[in-house]
Amino acid sequence: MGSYPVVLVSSPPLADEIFREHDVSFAGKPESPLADRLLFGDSGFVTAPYGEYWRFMKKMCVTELFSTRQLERSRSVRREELARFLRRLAMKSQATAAVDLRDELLTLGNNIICRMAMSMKCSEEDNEAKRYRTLVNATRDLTLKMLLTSMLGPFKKLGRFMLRKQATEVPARFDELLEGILKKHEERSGGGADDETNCDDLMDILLRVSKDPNAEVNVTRKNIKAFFLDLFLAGTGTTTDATVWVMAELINHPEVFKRVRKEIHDLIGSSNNGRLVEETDIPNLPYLQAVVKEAMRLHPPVVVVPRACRETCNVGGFDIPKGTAVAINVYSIMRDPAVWVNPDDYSPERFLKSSDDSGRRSHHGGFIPFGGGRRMCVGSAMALSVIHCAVAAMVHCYDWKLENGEESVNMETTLGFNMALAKPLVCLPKLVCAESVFQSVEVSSL
Ligand code: HEM
Repeated sequence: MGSYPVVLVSSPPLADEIFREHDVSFAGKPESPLADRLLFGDSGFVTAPYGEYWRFMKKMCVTELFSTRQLERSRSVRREELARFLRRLAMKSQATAAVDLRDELLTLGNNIICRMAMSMKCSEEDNEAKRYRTLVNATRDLTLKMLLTSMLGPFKKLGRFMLRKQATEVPARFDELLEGILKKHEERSGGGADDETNCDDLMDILLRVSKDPNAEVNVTRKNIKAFFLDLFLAGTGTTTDATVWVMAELINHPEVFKRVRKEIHDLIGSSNNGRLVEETDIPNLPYLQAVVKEAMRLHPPVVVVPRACRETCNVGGFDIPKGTAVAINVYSIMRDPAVWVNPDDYSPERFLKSSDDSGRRSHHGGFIPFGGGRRMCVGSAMALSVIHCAVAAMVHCYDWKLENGEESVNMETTLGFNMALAKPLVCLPKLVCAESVFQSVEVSSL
């Protein structure tokens, strides 16, 4: 890749071997090819080397944000945000106005993460959600450009020079935003961030750790900002893109759409006398789950998982020297004909246990949209809750037509870190359920 040697792993059994047998050896992250690591230098979590700092932050994520107990506690936040999202769609439906689905879903995802991790709401009035959205998009755009620039060999200095304005402005804007949130948290806890009683979110906890000279790990203010930025960058775009892909496939396959709606009606009642789908309903909606899995298999938001080999080891008969960068090719693995029958076909049925023609030759490996091993995505459970509930609610409450009058969605993809639709999915939602389904959900004022 550019001037960096990388071993590309496209075979399901070899990826499986890396994630299971050599998990610790491959728990490293490659040196970033971006010369001056974007934004907060090398203080981040996603790119942190496997070691004490990464283990501590992982523990924080697992216990304070994404544990089953914490996810149950924050369920009402996600339900409220989903109802708010459905209300915004209802207004569009009333006005026969078009919706850019990605924008609306990004607002939903940003609001959920802001509220869960920082007890902060993005106000619709002052366009805070839009500010986040713009910044997250600008950061992703800049990161991609810098990565491409780093591959230009002798011209990379020129490329960097051309990006210098953007590379100064975007980090400064994010820094300002996160510094403001940190200050609010400090004011709330009396300036010292050391009042246990006020400790109600992850940002409070990390601020306390950063001020504790006896803390098990040294966490700096820069680390905290980098960590929250990582959560945004790793969590919002991916979840949004995955949901957009599920909806694009459903619009292109009306018979599948109808079957998902029927499954929902059978479980929670028809559109007129039903209620809003709950996270606890998901285990009882197997076809919906299959539909989400199939869209994630065909269109994984993260197409390549970057890892680094921490010690020389042998994988599938190949010696991989210590320090080698490894790219696990999620896209190819999830379309490998050795694992999947007609791998390029859309067939949610392949994920149904009862299916005669399972559409899947092997149940070992081959489905890795969240990576694997100890560096597997920490937000996968939450992402799946949000995707399932958002899709179920959109199918239950609305009919969907494309704004341009076309019958099917153009499935061309973008080149970037995340696999996304090249053209925005702009739709006309038509309300088909009683508004009480989502209006009855109590929504706190912003
Ligand atoms: C559909 C949605 C998502 C997809 C497809 C996805 C995918 C991934 C993948 C492939 C990785 C790399 C795993 C590996 O190296 O094996 C990853 C890592 C990560 N993801 Fe996600 N992710 C999603 C949602 C989220 C959410 C909602 C969050 C948090 C709010 C999140 C936070 C992270 C973090 C912090 C890491 C780094 C973990 C580490 O290095 O230990 N992701 N994700």
